[in-house]
Amino acid sequence: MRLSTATVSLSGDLVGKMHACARAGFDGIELFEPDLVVAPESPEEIRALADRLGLRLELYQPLRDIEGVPPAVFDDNLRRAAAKFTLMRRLGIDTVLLCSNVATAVDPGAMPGQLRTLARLGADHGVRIAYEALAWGRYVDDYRQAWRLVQEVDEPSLGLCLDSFHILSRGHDPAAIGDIPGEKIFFVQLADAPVLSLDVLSWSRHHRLFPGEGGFDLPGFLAHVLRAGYTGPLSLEVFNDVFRQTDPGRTAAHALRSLIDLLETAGASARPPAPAPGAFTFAEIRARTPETVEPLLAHLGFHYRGAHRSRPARLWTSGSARVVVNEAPSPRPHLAALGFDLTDAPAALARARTLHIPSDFRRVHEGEDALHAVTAPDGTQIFLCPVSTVPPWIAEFDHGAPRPESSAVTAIDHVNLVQPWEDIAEATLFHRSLLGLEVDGSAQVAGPSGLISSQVMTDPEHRVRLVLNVAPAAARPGALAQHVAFRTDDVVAVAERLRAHGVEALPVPGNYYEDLAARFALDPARLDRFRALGLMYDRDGQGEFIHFYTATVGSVFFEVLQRIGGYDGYGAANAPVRLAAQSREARRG
Ligand SMILES: O=C(O)c1ccc(O)c(O)c1
Ligand SMILES: [Mg+2]
Repeated sequence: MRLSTATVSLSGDLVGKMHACARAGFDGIELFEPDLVVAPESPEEIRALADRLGLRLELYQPLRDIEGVPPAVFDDNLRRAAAKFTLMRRLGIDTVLLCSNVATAVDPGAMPGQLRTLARLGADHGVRIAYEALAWGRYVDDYRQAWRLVQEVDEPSLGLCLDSFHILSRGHDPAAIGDIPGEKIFFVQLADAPVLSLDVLSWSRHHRLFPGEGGFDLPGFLAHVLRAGYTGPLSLEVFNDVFRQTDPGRTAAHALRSLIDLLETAGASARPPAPAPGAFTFAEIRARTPETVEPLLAHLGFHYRGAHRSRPARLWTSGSARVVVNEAPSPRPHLAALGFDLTDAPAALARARTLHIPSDFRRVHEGEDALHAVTAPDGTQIFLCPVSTVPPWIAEFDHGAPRPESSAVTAIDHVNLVQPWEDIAEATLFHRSLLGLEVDGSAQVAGPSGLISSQVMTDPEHRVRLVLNVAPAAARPGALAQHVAFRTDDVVAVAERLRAHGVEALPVPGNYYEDLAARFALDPARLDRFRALGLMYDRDGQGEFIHFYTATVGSVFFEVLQRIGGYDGYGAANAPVRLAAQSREARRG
Protein backbone atom coordinates (compact mmCIF):
# COMPACT_ATOMS: atom_id res chain seq x y z
CA MET A 1 0.00 0.00 0.00
CA ARG A 2 1.12 3.58 -0.52
CA LEU A 3 2.40 5.16 2.68
CA SER A 4 1.75 8.82 3.29
CA THR A 5 1.77 11.48 5.96
CA ALA A 6 0.02 14.79 6.33
CA THR A 7 2.43 17.70 6.25
CA VAL A 8 0.83 18.88 9.51
CA SER A 9 2.53 15.96 11.29
CA LEU A 10 5.95 17.61 10.85
CA SER A 11 7.67 20.83 11.79
CA GLY A 12 9.34 23.28 9.45
CA ASP A 13 8.45 24.76 6.08
CA LEU A 14 6.74 22.90 3.26
CA VAL A 15 9.87 22.31 1.20
CA GLY A 16 11.72 21.01 4.26
CA LYS A 17 8.81 18.74 5.13
CA MET A 18 8.69 17.34 1.60
CA HIS A 19 12.41 16.60 1.64
CA ALA A 20 12.06 14.90 5.04
CA CYS A 21 9.17 12.73 3.82
CA ALA A 22 11.01 11.70 0.67
CA ARG A 23 14.20 10.92 2.56
CA ALA A 24 12.31 8.80 5.12
CA GLY A 25 10.80 6.77 2.29
CA PHE A 26 7.17 7.91 2.16
CA ASP A 27 5.38 7.41 -1.16
CA GLY A 28 3.24 10.51 -0.79
CA ILE A 29 1.87 13.29 1.37
CA GLU A 30 -1.37 15.08 2.24
CA LEU A 31 -0.85 18.75 1.69
CA PHE A 32 -2.19 20.69 4.69
CA GLU A 33 -3.45 23.98 3.30
CA PRO A 34 -1.84 26.34 5.85
CA ASP A 35 1.57 24.88 4.89
CA LEU A 36 0.99 26.00 1.30
CA VAL A 37 -0.53 29.38 2.14
CA VAL A 38 2.54 30.47 4.10
CA ALA A 39 5.02 29.09 1.54
CA PRO A 40 6.85 31.40 -0.91
CA GLU A 41 6.87 28.67 -3.59
CA SER A 42 4.16 28.69 -6.24
CA PRO A 43 1.82 25.69 -6.58
CA GLU A 44 3.67 24.77 -9.77
CA GLU A 45 6.99 24.78 -7.94
CA ILE A 46 5.58 22.54 -5.19
CA ARG A 47 4.24 20.18 -7.82
CA ALA A 48 7.61 20.08 -9.57
CA LEU A 49 9.43 19.43 -6.31
CA ALA A 50 7.06 16.58 -5.47
CA ASP A 51 7.76 15.10 -8.92
CA ARG A 52 11.47 15.42 -8.50
CA LEU A 53 11.33 13.80 -5.02
CA GLY A 54 9.08 10.99 -6.22
CA LEU A 55 6.36 12.00 -3.77
CA ARG A 56 2.71 11.79 -4.76
CA LEU A 57 0.55 14.67 -3.64
CA GLU A 58 -2.23 12.38 -2.44
CA LEU A 59 -4.68 14.85 -0.93
CA TYR A 60 -5.35 18.53 -0.38
CA GLN A 61 -6.84 19.37 3.01
CA PRO A 62 -9.05 20.62 4.46
CA LEU A 63 -12.12 22.18 3.01
CA ARG A 64 -14.33 23.18 5.95
CA ASP A 65 -17.78 24.35 6.97
CA ILE A 66 -19.46 23.93 3.58
CA GLU A 67 -22.67 21.95 4.08
CA GLY A 68 -25.93 22.49 5.96
CA VAL A 69 -25.84 26.27 5.64
CA PRO A 70 -28.37 28.90 4.43
CA PRO A 71 -28.44 29.31 0.61
CA ALA A 72 -26.56 32.64 0.54
CA VAL A 73 -23.78 31.21 2.67
CA PHE A 74 -23.66 28.13 0.47
CA ASP A 75 -23.18 30.24 -2.66
CA ASP A 76 -20.12 31.78 -1.09
CA ASN A 77 -18.90 28.35 0.04
CA LEU A 78 -19.14 27.11 -3.54
CA ARG A 79 -17.07 30.03 -4.74
CA ARG A 80 -14.46 29.20 -2.11
CA ALA A 81 -14.50 25.52 -3.11
CA ALA A 82 -14.16 26.35 -6.82
CA ALA A 83 -11.07 28.44 -6.10
CA LYS A 84 -9.50 25.49 -4.27
CA PHE A 85 -10.43 23.05 -7.03
CA THR A 86 -8.64 25.29 -9.52
CA LEU A 87 -5.63 25.46 -7.21
CA MET A 88 -5.64 21.66 -6.91
CA ARG A 89 -5.42 21.31 -10.66
CA ARG A 90 -2.28 23.48 -10.63
CA LEU A 91 -0.86 21.26 -7.90
CA GLY A 92 -1.86 18.07 -9.71
CA ILE A 93 -3.93 16.84 -6.73
CA ASP A 94 -7.21 15.04 -7.45
CA THR A 95 -8.65 14.46 -3.96
CA VAL A 96 -9.74 17.02 -1.39
CA LEU A 97 -10.69 16.37 2.22
CA LEU A 98 -13.95 17.92 3.38
CA CYS A 99 -14.42 18.14 7.16
CA SER A 100 -17.96 17.87 8.42
CA ASN A 101 -19.26 21.29 9.35
CA VAL A 102 -18.32 22.25 12.92
CA ALA A 103 -19.22 25.95 12.87
CA THR A 104 -21.76 27.23 10.37
CA ALA A 105 -24.25 24.41 9.83
CA VAL A 106 -27.80 25.31 10.85
CA ASP A 107 -29.86 23.02 8.62
CA PRO A 108 -28.98 19.32 8.42
CA GLY A 109 -31.82 18.86 5.94
CA ALA A 110 -29.89 20.96 3.42
CA MET A 111 -26.82 18.74 3.62
CA PRO A 112 -27.59 16.09 0.97
CA GLY A 113 -28.51 18.66 -1.68
CA GLN A 114 -25.56 20.90 -0.96
CA LEU A 115 -23.12 17.99 -0.88
CA ARG A 116 -24.51 16.87 -4.24
CA THR A 117 -23.98 20.33 -5.72
CA LEU A 118 -20.44 20.40 -4.34
CA ALA A 119 -19.73 16.89 -5.65
CA ARG A 120 -20.84 17.89 -9.17
CA LEU A 121 -18.71 21.02 -9.06
CA GLY A 122 -15.81 18.80 -8.00
CA ALA A 123 -16.46 16.41 -10.88
CA ASP A 124 -16.38 19.36 -13.32
CA HIS A 125 -12.85 20.09 -12.04
CA GLY A 126 -11.76 16.45 -11.94
CA VAL A 127 -11.75 16.52 -8.13
CA ARG A 128 -12.95 13.79 -5.75
CA ILE A 129 -14.27 14.86 -2.36
CA ALA A 130 -13.47 12.76 0.72
CA TYR A 131 -16.00 13.60 3.42
CA GLU A 132 -14.70 13.21 6.97
CA ALA A 133 -16.87 13.20 10.11
CA LEU A 134 -14.96 15.25 12.68
CA ALA A 135 -15.54 14.03 16.22
CA TRP A 136 -16.85 17.48 17.15
CA GLY A 137 -18.91 18.08 13.99
CA ARG A 138 -22.09 20.03 14.65
CA TYR A 139 -24.50 17.55 13.05
CA VAL A 140 -22.19 14.93 11.55
CA ASP A 141 -19.73 13.54 14.10
CA ASP A 142 -19.84 9.81 13.35
CA TYR A 143 -18.48 8.09 10.23
CA ARG A 144 -21.71 6.10 9.96
CA GLN A 145 -23.70 9.33 9.53
CA ALA A 146 -21.19 10.54 6.95
CA TRP A 147 -21.55 7.24 5.09
CA ARG A 148 -25.35 7.53 5.08
CA LEU A 149 -25.01 11.02 3.57
CA VAL A 150 -22.55 9.83 0.94
CA GLN A 151 -24.95 7.03 0.01
CA GLU A 152 -27.89 9.40 -0.16
CA VAL A 153 -26.02 11.88 -2.35
CA ASP A 154 -24.88 9.02 -4.56
CA GLU A 155 -22.37 10.90 -6.71
CA PRO A 156 -19.22 9.15 -8.01
CA SER A 157 -17.09 12.13 -6.93
CA LEU A 158 -18.21 11.99 -3.27
CA GLY A 159 -16.74 9.38 -0.92
CA LEU A 160 -15.46 9.06 2.61
CA CYS A 161 -12.32 9.96 4.48
CA LEU A 162 -11.93 7.70 7.52
CA ASP A 163 -9.74 9.06 10.29
CA SER A 164 -9.01 6.61 13.11
CA PHE A 165 -8.82 9.43 15.65
CA HIS A 166 -12.36 10.69 15.13
CA ILE A 167 -13.77 7.18 15.23
CA LEU A 168 -11.83 5.68 18.13
CA SER A 169 -11.73 8.81 20.33
CA ARG A 170 -15.52 8.75 20.44
CA GLY A 171 -15.62 5.02 21.11
CA HIS A 172 -17.49 4.41 17.85
CA ASP A 173 -17.39 0.81 16.72
CA PRO A 174 -15.22 0.66 13.57
CA ALA A 175 -16.68 -2.69 12.53
CA ALA A 176 -19.17 -1.11 10.07
CA ILE A 177 -16.20 0.13 7.99
CA GLY A 178 -15.83 -3.41 6.70
CA ASP A 179 -19.25 -3.17 5.02
CA ILE A 180 -18.48 0.00 3.05
CA PRO A 181 -17.44 -0.70 -0.55
CA GLY A 182 -13.67 -0.08 -0.69
CA GLU A 183 -13.96 2.26 -3.67
CA LYS A 184 -16.22 4.64 -1.71
CA ILE A 185 -13.49 5.08 0.88
CA PHE A 186 -11.46 7.81 -0.81
CA PHE A 187 -8.87 8.29 1.92
CA VAL A 188 -7.72 6.80 5.23
CA GLN A 189 -5.96 8.78 7.95
CA LEU A 190 -4.27 7.06 10.87
CA ALA A 191 -3.51 8.49 14.28
CA ASP A 192 -3.21 7.00 17.72
CA ALA A 193 -3.63 8.95 20.97
CA PRO A 194 -3.06 8.50 24.66
CA VAL A 195 -6.13 7.69 26.70
CA LEU A 196 -7.04 11.07 28.24
CA SER A 197 -10.20 12.58 29.63
CA LEU A 198 -10.10 15.80 27.68
CA ASP A 199 -12.48 17.54 25.31
CA VAL A 200 -12.11 15.80 21.98
CA LEU A 201 -11.02 18.90 20.01
CA SER A 202 -8.04 19.65 22.28
CA TRP A 203 -7.20 15.97 22.43
CA SER A 204 -7.19 15.84 18.61
CA ARG A 205 -5.27 19.04 17.94
CA HIS A 206 -2.48 18.59 20.51
CA HIS A 207 -2.07 14.99 21.63
CA ARG A 208 -2.31 12.69 18.64
CA LEU A 209 0.45 10.11 18.34
CA PHE A 210 1.76 7.81 15.66
CA PRO A 211 0.20 4.32 15.56
CA GLY A 212 1.47 2.05 18.31
CA GLU A 213 2.29 4.89 20.69
CA GLY A 214 -1.08 5.48 22.32
CA GLY A 215 -4.07 3.56 23.59
CA PHE A 216 -6.13 3.03 20.42
CA ASP A 217 -6.48 -0.28 18.62
CA LEU A 218 -5.00 0.77 15.27
CA PRO A 219 -4.36 -2.79 14.02
CA GLY A 220 -8.06 -3.55 14.63
CA PHE A 221 -9.08 -0.35 12.82
CA LEU A 222 -6.83 -1.14 9.87
CA ALA A 223 -8.22 -4.68 9.64
CA HIS A 224 -11.72 -3.24 9.03
CA VAL A 225 -10.35 -0.85 6.39
CA LEU A 226 -8.63 -3.71 4.59
CA ARG A 227 -11.73 -5.89 4.86
CA ALA A 228 -13.64 -3.14 3.05
CA GLY A 229 -11.26 -3.58 0.12
CA TYR A 230 -9.65 -0.15 0.43
CA THR A 231 -6.51 0.11 -1.68
CA GLY A 232 -5.67 3.83 -1.42
CA PRO A 233 -2.92 5.42 0.63
CA LEU A 234 -2.55 5.00 4.38
CA SER A 235 -1.75 8.41 5.70
CA LEU A 236 -0.61 9.59 9.12
CA GLU A 237 -2.35 12.69 10.35
CA VAL A 238 -0.80 13.48 13.70
CA PHE A 239 -1.48 16.88 15.23
CA ASN A 240 1.00 16.92 18.11
CA ASP A 241 2.64 19.80 19.93
CA VAL A 242 5.98 18.00 20.21
CA PHE A 243 6.32 16.95 16.57
CA ARG A 244 5.47 20.48 15.50
CA GLN A 245 8.78 21.59 16.99
CA THR A 246 11.21 18.70 16.61
CA ASP A 247 13.51 17.83 13.74
CA PRO A 248 11.27 16.91 10.75
CA GLY A 249 13.79 14.43 9.32
CA ARG A 250 13.81 12.46 12.50
CA THR A 251 10.03 12.69 12.95
CA ALA A 252 9.44 11.52 9.38
CA ALA A 253 11.65 8.46 9.91
CA HIS A 254 9.89 7.77 13.19
CA ALA A 255 6.49 8.22 11.50
CA LEU A 256 7.30 5.80 8.69
CA ARG A 257 8.51 3.23 11.23
CA SER A 258 5.14 3.46 12.99
CA LEU A 259 3.32 2.69 9.73
CA ILE A 260 5.58 -0.24 8.90
CA ASP A 261 5.08 -1.62 12.38
CA LEU A 262 1.31 -1.15 12.10
CA LEU A 263 1.15 -3.03 8.79
CA GLU A 264 3.23 -5.84 10.27
CA THR A 265 1.15 -5.99 13.47
CA ALA A 266 -2.07 -6.02 11.47
CA GLY A 267 -0.71 -8.89 9.39
CA ALA A 268 -0.81 -6.80 6.23
CA SER A 269 2.92 -7.34 5.64
CA ALA A 270 5.35 -10.05 6.69
CA ARG A 271 7.11 -9.65 10.02
CA PRO A 272 9.96 -11.58 11.59
CA PRO A 273 8.90 -13.25 14.86
CA ALA A 274 9.15 -11.42 18.20
CA PRO A 275 12.62 -11.83 19.65
CA ALA A 276 11.23 -12.44 23.20
CA PRO A 277 13.71 -10.83 25.58
CA GLY A 278 14.34 -12.95 28.66
CA ALA A 279 16.91 -10.96 30.66
CA PHE A 280 19.44 -8.16 30.52
CA THR A 281 22.67 -9.70 29.27
CA PHE A 282 24.72 -6.77 30.52
CA ALA A 283 24.80 -3.05 31.13
CA GLU A 284 27.74 -1.02 29.87
CA ILE A 285 28.97 2.15 31.48
CA ARG A 286 31.33 4.36 29.55
CA ALA A 287 33.64 6.53 31.59
CA ARG A 288 36.92 8.28 30.99
CA THR A 289 37.63 7.54 34.63
CA PRO A 290 36.63 3.93 35.41
CA GLU A 291 38.07 4.39 38.88
CA THR A 292 35.01 6.49 39.74
CA VAL A 293 32.64 3.60 39.02
CA GLU A 294 34.50 0.40 39.75
CA PRO A 295 34.99 0.79 43.53
CA LEU A 296 31.24 1.26 43.86
CA LEU A 297 30.64 -2.03 42.07
CA ALA A 298 33.22 -3.72 44.28
CA HIS A 299 31.54 -2.38 47.42
CA LEU A 300 28.20 -3.72 46.21
CA GLY A 301 29.82 -7.16 46.06
CA PHE A 302 30.56 -7.35 42.33
CA HIS A 303 33.56 -9.40 41.25
CA TYR A 304 36.16 -8.17 38.82
CA ARG A 305 36.39 -10.71 36.00
CA GLY A 306 39.10 -9.23 33.82
CA ALA A 307 39.94 -6.78 31.07
CA HIS A 308 38.80 -7.30 27.50
CA ARG A 309 41.45 -8.66 25.19
CA SER A 310 41.10 -5.95 22.57
CA ARG A 311 38.86 -3.19 23.96
CA PRO A 312 39.55 -0.86 26.88
CA ALA A 313 36.74 -2.54 28.82
CA ARG A 314 36.52 -4.42 32.09
CA LEU A 315 33.88 -6.87 33.26
CA TRP A 316 32.27 -7.00 36.68
CA THR A 317 29.68 -9.61 37.61
CA SER A 318 27.45 -10.61 40.48
CA GLY A 319 25.08 -13.52 39.98
CA SER A 320 23.65 -13.01 36.51
CA ALA A 321 24.22 -9.24 36.67
CA ARG A 322 27.04 -8.16 34.37
CA VAL A 323 28.43 -4.65 34.15
CA VAL A 324 30.99 -3.69 31.53
CA VAL A 325 32.98 -0.58 32.37
CA ASN A 326 34.36 0.85 29.18
CA GLU A 327 37.11 3.42 29.34
CA ALA A 328 35.92 5.77 26.66
CA PRO A 329 36.51 9.46 26.05
CA SER A 330 33.12 10.28 27.53
CA PRO A 331 33.03 13.47 29.57
CA ARG A 332 30.84 11.95 32.28
CA PRO A 333 30.35 8.33 33.22
CA HIS A 334 27.06 7.26 31.67
CA LEU A 335 25.03 4.21 30.84
CA ALA A 336 25.92 3.67 27.20
CA ALA A 337 24.66 0.25 26.28
CA LEU A 338 22.32 -2.55 27.31
CA GLY A 339 22.39 -6.14 26.18
CA PHE A 340 19.19 -8.15 25.91
CA ASP A 341 19.07 -11.96 26.00
CA LEU A 342 16.88 -12.84 23.04
CA THR A 343 15.52 -16.28 22.19
CA ASP A 344 15.82 -15.25 18.55
CA ALA A 345 18.52 -12.62 18.07
CA PRO A 346 18.63 -13.00 14.25
CA ALA A 347 14.87 -12.32 14.18
CA ALA A 348 15.47 -9.14 16.15
CA LEU A 349 18.05 -8.04 13.62
CA ALA A 350 15.68 -8.86 10.76
CA ARG A 351 12.96 -6.90 12.55
CA ALA A 352 15.30 -3.95 12.92
CA ARG A 353 15.94 -4.08 9.20
CA THR A 354 12.25 -4.09 8.24
CA LEU A 355 11.71 -1.16 10.63
CA HIS A 356 14.52 0.83 8.98
CA ILE A 357 16.58 0.74 12.19
CA PRO A 358 20.20 0.65 11.07
CA SER A 359 22.61 -1.79 12.66
CA ASP A 360 25.51 0.00 14.40
CA PHE A 361 29.00 -0.41 13.05
CA ARG A 362 31.20 -2.36 15.47
CA ARG A 363 34.78 -3.45 14.91
CA VAL A 364 35.13 -7.12 15.79
CA HIS A 365 38.50 -8.78 16.03
CA GLU A 366 39.35 -12.32 14.96
CA GLY A 367 37.78 -14.86 17.30
CA GLU A 368 35.49 -12.39 19.04
CA ASP A 369 31.72 -12.69 19.37
CA ALA A 370 30.16 -10.54 16.64
CA LEU A 371 27.20 -9.10 18.50
CA HIS A 372 24.83 -6.82 16.63
CA ALA A 373 23.70 -3.55 18.13
CA VAL A 374 21.25 -0.80 17.23
CA THR A 375 20.86 2.65 18.75
CA ALA A 376 17.70 3.62 20.64
CA PRO A 377 16.30 7.14 20.20
CA ASP A 378 17.95 8.31 23.45
CA GLY A 379 21.35 7.17 22.15
CA THR A 380 21.60 4.03 24.26
CA GLN A 381 23.08 1.16 22.28
CA ILE A 382 20.92 -1.95 22.38
CA PHE A 383 22.81 -5.22 21.89
CA LEU A 384 20.82 -8.10 20.47
CA CYS A 385 22.34 -11.08 22.29
CA PRO A 386 21.55 -14.72 21.60
CA VAL A 387 20.41 -16.23 24.90
CA SER A 388 22.92 -18.47 26.68
CA THR A 389 23.83 -19.18 30.31
CA VAL A 390 27.42 -18.13 29.75
CA PRO A 391 27.66 -15.87 26.69
CA PRO A 392 30.73 -16.66 24.57
CA TRP A 393 31.99 -13.07 24.83
CA ILE A 394 32.60 -13.53 28.59
CA ALA A 395 35.71 -15.50 27.66
CA GLU A 396 37.08 -12.39 25.92
CA PHE A 397 37.37 -10.82 29.39
CA ASP A 398 38.19 -13.79 31.53
CA HIS A 399 41.82 -14.22 32.37
CA GLY A 400 41.28 -16.96 34.91
CA ALA A 401 40.09 -14.72 37.74
CA PRO A 402 38.46 -17.01 40.32
CA ARG A 403 34.74 -17.45 39.69
CA PRO A 404 32.83 -16.24 42.74
CA GLU A 405 30.79 -18.84 44.61
CA SER A 406 27.99 -16.60 45.77
CA SER A 407 26.97 -13.01 45.40
CA ALA A 408 24.42 -10.88 47.18
CA VAL A 409 23.30 -9.16 43.97
CA THR A 410 21.68 -11.81 41.80
CA ALA A 411 20.48 -10.00 38.67
CA ILE A 412 19.66 -6.75 36.92
CA ASP A 413 16.06 -6.10 37.98
CA HIS A 414 15.39 -3.08 35.80
CA VAL A 415 17.08 -0.23 34.01
CA ASN A 416 15.86 3.32 34.18
CA LEU A 417 16.64 5.53 31.18
CA VAL A 418 16.04 9.26 31.16
CA GLN A 419 14.41 10.37 27.92
CA PRO A 420 14.63 13.84 26.45
CA TRP A 421 11.05 15.19 26.62
CA GLU A 422 10.70 15.15 22.84
CA ASP A 423 11.74 11.50 22.43
CA ILE A 424 9.35 9.49 24.57
CA ALA A 425 6.87 8.57 21.83
CA GLU A 426 9.66 7.49 19.49
CA ALA A 427 11.30 5.49 22.30
CA THR A 428 8.02 3.74 23.12
CA LEU A 429 7.57 2.73 19.50
CA PHE A 430 11.21 1.64 19.22
CA HIS A 431 11.19 -0.73 22.19
CA ARG A 432 7.76 -2.08 21.35
CA SER A 433 8.30 -2.68 17.67
CA LEU A 434 11.83 -4.04 17.94
CA LEU A 435 11.80 -6.00 21.20
CA GLY A 436 8.08 -6.56 21.76
CA LEU A 437 8.09 -4.69 25.09
CA GLU A 438 4.71 -3.27 26.08
CA VAL A 439 3.84 -0.29 28.26
CA ASP A 440 2.92 -1.60 31.68
CA GLY A 441 1.78 1.37 33.70
CA SER A 442 2.88 4.95 34.01
CA ALA A 443 3.10 7.47 36.82
CA GLN A 444 3.83 11.13 37.39
CA VAL A 445 6.59 11.72 39.89
CA ALA A 446 7.20 15.11 41.47
CA GLY A 447 10.84 16.17 41.32
CA PRO A 448 12.45 19.48 42.29
CA SER A 449 12.81 20.56 38.64
CA GLY A 450 9.36 19.47 37.52
CA LEU A 451 7.02 16.56 37.07
CA ILE A 452 8.61 13.48 35.60
CA SER A 453 6.41 11.06 33.74
CA SER A 454 7.62 7.58 34.21
CA GLN A 455 6.58 4.70 32.02
CA VAL A 456 7.42 1.04 32.47
CA MET A 457 7.97 -1.17 29.42
CA THR A 458 8.23 -4.88 29.92
CA ASP A 459 7.89 -8.27 28.25
CA PRO A 460 4.78 -10.34 29.04
CA GLU A 461 6.60 -12.28 31.79
CA HIS A 462 8.16 -9.14 33.32
CA ARG A 463 11.64 -10.53 32.98
CA VAL A 464 13.00 -7.45 31.31
CA ARG A 465 11.87 -4.11 32.66
CA LEU A 466 12.80 -0.76 31.21
CA VAL A 467 11.63 2.36 32.98
CA LEU A 468 11.54 5.41 30.72
CA ASN A 469 11.52 8.69 32.62
CA VAL A 470 10.80 11.88 30.76
CA ALA A 471 13.01 14.73 31.86
CA PRO A 472 11.12 17.97 32.51
CA ALA A 473 12.00 20.61 29.93
CA ALA A 474 13.35 22.81 32.73
CA ALA A 475 15.78 20.16 33.99
CA ARG A 476 19.41 21.02 33.29
CA PRO A 477 20.93 18.62 30.73
CA GLY A 478 22.32 15.67 32.62
CA ALA A 479 20.60 16.75 35.85
CA LEU A 480 18.61 13.57 35.81
CA ALA A 481 20.62 10.40 35.91
CA GLN A 482 20.03 6.95 34.50
CA HIS A 483 20.27 3.96 36.74
CA VAL A 484 20.69 0.23 36.87
CA ALA A 485 18.67 -1.51 39.59
CA PHE A 486 20.17 -4.72 40.95
CA ARG A 487 18.08 -7.41 42.61
CA THR A 488 19.17 -9.19 45.77
CA ASP A 489 17.65 -11.56 48.31
CA ASP A 490 19.24 -9.63 51.17
CA VAL A 491 19.27 -5.89 50.67
CA VAL A 492 20.23 -5.29 54.30
CA ALA A 493 23.42 -7.29 53.82
CA VAL A 494 24.34 -5.30 50.69
CA ALA A 495 23.66 -1.99 52.47
CA GLU A 496 25.77 -3.11 55.45
CA ARG A 497 28.58 -4.16 53.16
CA LEU A 498 28.58 -0.75 51.53
CA ARG A 499 28.59 0.88 54.96
CA ALA A 500 31.49 -1.36 56.07
CA HIS A 501 33.51 0.06 53.17
CA GLY A 502 32.85 3.55 54.46
CA VAL A 503 30.41 4.41 51.67
CA GLU A 504 27.02 5.93 52.42
CA ALA A 505 23.87 5.17 50.48
CA LEU A 506 21.96 8.20 49.16
CA PRO A 507 20.88 10.02 52.34
CA VAL A 508 17.19 9.74 53.17
CA PRO A 509 15.66 12.41 55.44
CA GLY A 510 14.23 11.64 58.85
CA ASN A 511 10.83 12.97 57.73
CA TYR A 512 10.60 10.07 55.33
CA TYR A 513 10.89 7.52 58.14
CA GLU A 514 8.28 9.33 60.24
CA ASP A 515 5.94 9.23 57.27
CA LEU A 516 6.76 5.57 56.69
CA ALA A 517 5.92 4.78 60.32
CA ALA A 518 2.61 6.57 59.93
CA ARG A 519 1.73 4.82 56.65
CA PHE A 520 2.72 1.29 57.57
CA ALA A 521 2.65 -0.33 61.01
CA LEU A 522 6.30 -1.38 60.82
CA ASP A 523 8.17 -3.12 63.59
CA PRO A 524 10.17 -0.30 65.29
CA ALA A 525 13.42 -2.28 65.21
CA ARG A 526 12.98 -2.86 61.48
CA LEU A 527 12.24 0.81 60.92
CA ASP A 528 15.39 1.78 62.86
CA ARG A 529 17.38 -0.56 60.67
CA PHE A 530 15.98 1.05 57.54
CA ARG A 531 16.77 4.50 58.92
CA ALA A 532 20.33 3.59 59.87
CA LEU A 533 21.11 2.17 56.42
CA GLY A 534 19.18 4.65 54.25
CA LEU A 535 16.76 1.95 53.10
CA MET A 536 13.39 2.84 51.62
CA TYR A 537 10.31 0.68 51.83
CA ASP A 538 7.04 0.02 50.05
CA ARG A 539 4.29 -2.54 50.35
CA ASP A 540 1.17 -3.53 48.42
CA GLY A 541 -1.35 -6.36 48.54
CA GLN A 542 1.19 -8.68 46.94
CA GLY A 543 4.31 -8.16 49.00
CA GLU A 544 7.06 -5.83 50.14
CA PHE A 545 9.87 -3.85 48.51
CA ILE A 546 13.05 -2.63 50.21
CA HIS A 547 15.67 -0.63 48.33
CA PHE A 548 18.43 1.95 48.45
CA TYR A 549 20.37 4.10 46.00
CA THR A 550 24.05 4.82 45.65
CA ALA A 551 25.55 8.22 45.05
CA THR A 552 25.50 9.39 41.43
CA VAL A 553 28.71 9.07 39.45
CA GLY A 554 28.62 11.28 36.37
CA SER A 555 25.11 10.65 35.14
CA VAL A 556 24.63 7.14 36.43
CA PHE A 557 23.80 5.57 39.78
CA PHE A 558 22.77 2.19 41.09
CA GLU A 559 19.81 0.92 43.02
CA VAL A 560 19.78 -2.27 45.04
CA LEU A 561 16.38 -3.77 45.74
CA GLN A 562 14.73 -6.74 47.31
CA ARG A 563 11.29 -7.95 46.28
CA ILE A 564 9.47 -9.94 48.95
CA GLY A 565 6.40 -11.95 47.99
CA GLY A 566 4.71 -10.87 44.78
CA TYR A 567 5.53 -7.14 44.87
CA ASP A 568 5.89 -6.16 41.22
CA GLY A 569 6.27 -2.38 41.39
CA TYR A 570 9.21 0.02 41.68
CA GLY A 571 8.57 1.93 44.91
CA ALA A 572 7.07 4.86 42.99
CA ALA A 573 6.00 6.50 46.27
CA ASN A 574 9.68 6.81 47.17
CA ALA A 575 10.80 8.37 43.90
CA PRO A 576 10.17 11.99 44.99
CA VAL A 577 12.35 11.36 48.08
CA ARG A 578 15.13 10.08 45.87
CA LEU A 579 14.86 12.96 43.38
CA ALA A 580 14.94 15.56 46.14
CA ALA A 581 17.95 13.89 47.78
CA GLN A 582 19.79 13.64 44.45
CA SER A 583 19.09 17.28 43.74
CA ARG A 584 20.57 18.26 47.15
CA GLU A 585 23.62 16.09 46.50
CA ALA A 586 24.11 17.59 43.03
CA ARG A 587 23.97 21.12 44.43
CA ARG A 588 26.51 20.18 47.05
CA GLY A 589 28.71 19.01 44.16
O1 LIG B 1 -8.78 19.62 13.56
C1 LIG B 1 -9.07 19.83 12.40
O2 LIG B 1 -9.53 20.89 12.02
C2 LIG B 1 -8.93 18.74 11.40
C3 LIG B 1 -8.70 19.02 10.06
C4 LIG B 1 -8.55 17.99 9.16
C5 LIG B 1 -8.62 16.68 9.58
O3 LIG B 1 -8.45 15.63 8.76
C6 LIG B 1 -8.82 16.41 10.93
O4 LIG B 1 -8.87 15.13 11.30
C7 LIG B 1 -8.98 17.42 11.82
MG1 LIG C 1 -8.43 13.78 9.78
